[in-house]
Amino acid sequence: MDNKVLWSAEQINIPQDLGSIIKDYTKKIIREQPKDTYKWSANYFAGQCGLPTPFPEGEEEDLEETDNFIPPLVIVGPSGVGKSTLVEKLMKEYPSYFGFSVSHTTRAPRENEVNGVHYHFTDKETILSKLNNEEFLESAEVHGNIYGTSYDSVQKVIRGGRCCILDVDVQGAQQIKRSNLRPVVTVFVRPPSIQDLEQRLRSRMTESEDKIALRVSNATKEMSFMNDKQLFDHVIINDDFDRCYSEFKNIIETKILPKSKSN
Ligand SMILES: Nc1ncnc2c1ncn2[C@@H]1O[C@H](COP(=O)(O)OP(=O)(O)OP(=O)(O)O)[C@@H](O)[C@H]1O
Repeated sequence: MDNKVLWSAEQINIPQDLGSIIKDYTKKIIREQPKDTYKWSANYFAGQCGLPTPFPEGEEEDLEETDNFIPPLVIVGPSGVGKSTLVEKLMKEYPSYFGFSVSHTTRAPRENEVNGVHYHFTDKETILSKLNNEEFLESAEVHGNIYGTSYDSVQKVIRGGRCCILDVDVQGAQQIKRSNLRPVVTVFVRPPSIQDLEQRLRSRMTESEDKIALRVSNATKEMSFMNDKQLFDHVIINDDFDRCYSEFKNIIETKILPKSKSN
């Protein structure tokens, strides 16, 4: 532990009204949602005991607080709704503004997949130890394999001066929202109706009827979260593609690009 903290801990006299301090601490930590809970708490309790702040603000360079921080874009929506089509068009229009993080996975590489490019191919033990060390922003188990996005891989994209696009499911978005990475911009893309989505999946001709049925049933579950205002900053309807793209682009230009390369 940091010497400064040990030094502070030795000098704390337990105040009389501990209950009200704990109440105040709980209220403030929920309201402020500090990025580093440990440092924030140490500062809070030192302040309560009249001790010097062990971690004064602005002492360290913090990626999220520098001018270089470009909010990642978290895009969510049922399979077949048109997320990839929207992102592809955006990346064509702004070729050097966006990037994807490289995920970790325990699944075996397929032919032509390159380690560190398509995925970081990792064994189960390593990935579990990284999960335990809270190195992942989000993770999921799919068909017996673990997949995860590390903070490090997202920060590499941010440090490269790009907006990191995270195409994830509802659970992934929930984990990202609970993580220390912020701000992020979350967009839910919804179909005009479940029937439209089914039609779109069928005309994409990439899925069997069984898979289409599964995707449609998952879509209903995913859409039950779309009005959660804590989770999604924006909900857009992919009805007419050009109209939807222009709404999507407007969100990106106003919420993401002004903080990065457009100014
Ligand atoms: N507004 C639209 N109207 C009609 N078809 C559309 C529209 N937007 C996208 N599509 C088509 O719908 C199909 C699914 O789109 P896309 O592959 O981008 O979905 P996705 O959300 O990325 O799916 P997945 O999550 O499975 O990768 C594609 O064939 C695409 O051309």
